[in-house]
Amino acid sequence: MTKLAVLSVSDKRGISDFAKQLIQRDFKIVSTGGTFEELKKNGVDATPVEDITHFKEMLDGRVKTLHPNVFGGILAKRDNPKHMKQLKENHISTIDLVCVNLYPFKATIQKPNVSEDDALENIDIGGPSMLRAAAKNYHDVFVITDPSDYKDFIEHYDQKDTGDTYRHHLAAKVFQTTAAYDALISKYLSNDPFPDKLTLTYEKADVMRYGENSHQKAAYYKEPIPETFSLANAKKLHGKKISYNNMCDADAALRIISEYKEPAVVAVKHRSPCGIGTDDTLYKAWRRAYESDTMSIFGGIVAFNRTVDLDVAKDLHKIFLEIVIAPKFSDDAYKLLAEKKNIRLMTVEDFTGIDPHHMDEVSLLGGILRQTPDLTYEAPSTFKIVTKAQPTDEQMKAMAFGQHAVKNVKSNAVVVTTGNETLGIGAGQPNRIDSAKIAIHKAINKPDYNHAVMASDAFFPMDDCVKYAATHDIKAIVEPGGSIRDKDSIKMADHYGIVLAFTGVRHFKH
Ligand SMILES: NC(=O)c1ncn([C@@H]2O[C@H](COP(=O)(O)O)[C@@H](O)[C@H]2O)c1NC=O
Repeated sequence: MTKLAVLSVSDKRGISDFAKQLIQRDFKIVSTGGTFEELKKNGVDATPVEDITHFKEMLDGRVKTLHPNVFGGILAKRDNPKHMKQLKENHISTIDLVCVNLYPFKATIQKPNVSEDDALENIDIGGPSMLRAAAKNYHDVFVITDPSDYKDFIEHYDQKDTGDTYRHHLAAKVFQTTAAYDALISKYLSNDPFPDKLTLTYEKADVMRYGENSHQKAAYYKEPIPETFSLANAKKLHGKKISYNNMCDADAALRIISEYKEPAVVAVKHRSPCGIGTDDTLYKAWRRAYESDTMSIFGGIVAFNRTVDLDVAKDLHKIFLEIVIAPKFSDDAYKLLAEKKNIRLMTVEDFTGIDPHHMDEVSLLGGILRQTPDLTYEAPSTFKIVTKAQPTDEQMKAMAFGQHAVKNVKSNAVVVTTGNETLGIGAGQPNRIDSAKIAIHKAINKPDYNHAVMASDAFFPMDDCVKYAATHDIKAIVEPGGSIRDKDSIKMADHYGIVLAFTGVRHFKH
């Protein structure tokens, strides 16, 4: 028995071949204007949709398939006598297959200087309606929206493997497609970061070998139009597949490195830095980041904000690193590092920094939290010196570097730094004094310790951190202030004659 297939596609690749295959399987083809022309050009026998609607396409194609003769034919339940009787009374034929892909809204809004009129014109109305109708009635209607499914459909059809499981799969794909399409439109039209209905959409970019641990499963999803400065736009030049944990650490490394204007290097483990260095050359910055913690960097992710040259590469070659990310690698540096099979080399060419419109999200049971990112750090000119002792220029520079570094360390975070390197990082302890002890313990035997200052991401709830630092030769401390016991910390600092500076801004990082 002849069946009816409606073909209406913007992406016309493969449509003529698919139509020919359908005709060989006793489908009669009905199609809209442009699709009809494409089929005719390729010698495919088709009927214009007007022959069904008895209505000419109008409003520049805004209305072509939106007609009861189309929607009745798609939506009627074949096992419902009332539905079938109504079709008969209205001379409507059943439609057995709908093949639609939508106006290219995404490609349109990616065009430079696209006008809103052009974007609105590329919002498909009839296409999603037909897709949704066919997917709703998937027991009776095949629905295909992805050109890569044409071949698969024919195979299923020929093998008579078109039962509910397959039809259900096609229908689910439709609602993913239309929901993602609408989510993109909604994002384009709204600039509210906290809308009443948050409709996020992502596209599967990679299936990870496993998740955070080998018994977990994971996949990586990208935004449909990813932020310029992001892992989504990174290129992997060399190395094996990237893991879930690599992605997390590489993202953390990118975020941190993006904040430095001068040549800078950051080494990351478990989303927290284990070394940050800056200097007037990348090699010197690298040495500072590396010397910060020569043990923890093992198996780490290292990000650079300048081209990695041969000098840096020679050092990197000597240690085991999971990933090196940079805007570029010089040819000789790349050649040397690519000798190592286990290292991944990635570039993010457009080092524009984090998009100010970026939003951070975390998954909770039953919801997500969304917030604006923490993109600020405080200029030293805004520090309030609250002790009798006043900082030297060198201490001011070190406190500026320290309070910048500490904001990117997992809370409770305390760091010991000079003006361009971390000497000790105390991360993620549930109490601040333990973080301070770790940071000082790691720093105390380093040659530059006598120039070091301590920085904390949040205020000291009591004077113990100041006392511990002062009795371990720290001469200046920077912290947000704001505790009801600030005066105890100030008194302790004055007692030991050291500097205490308040920034006024907390930088927790969970
Ligand atoms: N308005 C309608 O009735 C309508 N029906 C189908 N379309 C879309 O028109 C496109 C195909 O048009 P054509 O065959 O004329 O190139 C498809 O992307 C399809 O989703 C429509 N266009 C937009 O809404």
